[in-house]
Amino acid sequence: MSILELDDVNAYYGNSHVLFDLAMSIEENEVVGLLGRNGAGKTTTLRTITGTVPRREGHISYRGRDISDESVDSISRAGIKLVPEGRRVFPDLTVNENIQVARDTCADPRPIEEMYDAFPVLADLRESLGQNLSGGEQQMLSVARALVQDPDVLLLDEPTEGLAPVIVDDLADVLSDVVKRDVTVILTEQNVDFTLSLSERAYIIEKGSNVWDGSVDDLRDRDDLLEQYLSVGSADAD
Ligand SMILES: Nc1ncnc2c1ncn2[C@@H]1O[C@H](COP(=O)(O)OP(=O)(O)OP(=O)(O)O)[C@@H](O)[C@H]1O
Repeated sequence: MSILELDDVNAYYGNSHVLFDLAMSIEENEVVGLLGRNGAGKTTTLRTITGTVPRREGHISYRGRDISDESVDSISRAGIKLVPEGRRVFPDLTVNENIQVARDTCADPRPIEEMYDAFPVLADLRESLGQNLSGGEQQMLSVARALVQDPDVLLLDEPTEGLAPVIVDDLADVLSDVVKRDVTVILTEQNVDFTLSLSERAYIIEKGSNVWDGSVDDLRDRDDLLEQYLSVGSADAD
């Protein structure tokens, strides 16, 4: 059974129809990339899964339970955690305090030292204030804050946004260890290389609809898709 299933989901902002019959099926411990251009509906898909944007038609089920009408809190408590775009950390709290605050909101958190094992950079910075971290370090802290809550499903929204290429490589290295853990990951990105390096499978979304899904190995060879929907050629995606 899939861990997460979206069945012909339609979502709207007010009267503006944004997701059209979106269907996805995610297996436990898979790492799945959601690719698409600006405004394609990637963030809205994640927000719909977490209940922040209510779906109007269709169903979302998690471990076979229909969560379509559940509250944001209930979906979060069930184990689906979103790391939103924009690296939200508390600027006036230290790294350690940032992780501790996230732990405190959760009934059965992971040990804080596990986060420092996963993100050695953060271990060295544990007494530094959030506001003094680089963009890449803040992104690692955002992911650590979600992971310490021991999610079943981790939703990462554009983790590379605004990061310099060399930092993106560092983040990919660290996340490649993180995604090997006992966690299902859905990653939205415009950075195709980053997504292909971390994911096993991908969905391409265009104007709120699925236009393709398949293995990342297949996608690497699909110049036509990369050009049509993602504006890159396979030479860029190796
Ligand atoms: N709060 C909102 N109110 C109204 N429309 C919105 C809102 N947020 C997003 N939209 C619109 O919904 C559509 C999908 O946006 P979404 O942010 O999901 O795309 P995206 O694929 O994540 O894009 P990006 O890569 O630029 O973040 C876009 O047309 C966008 O303008």
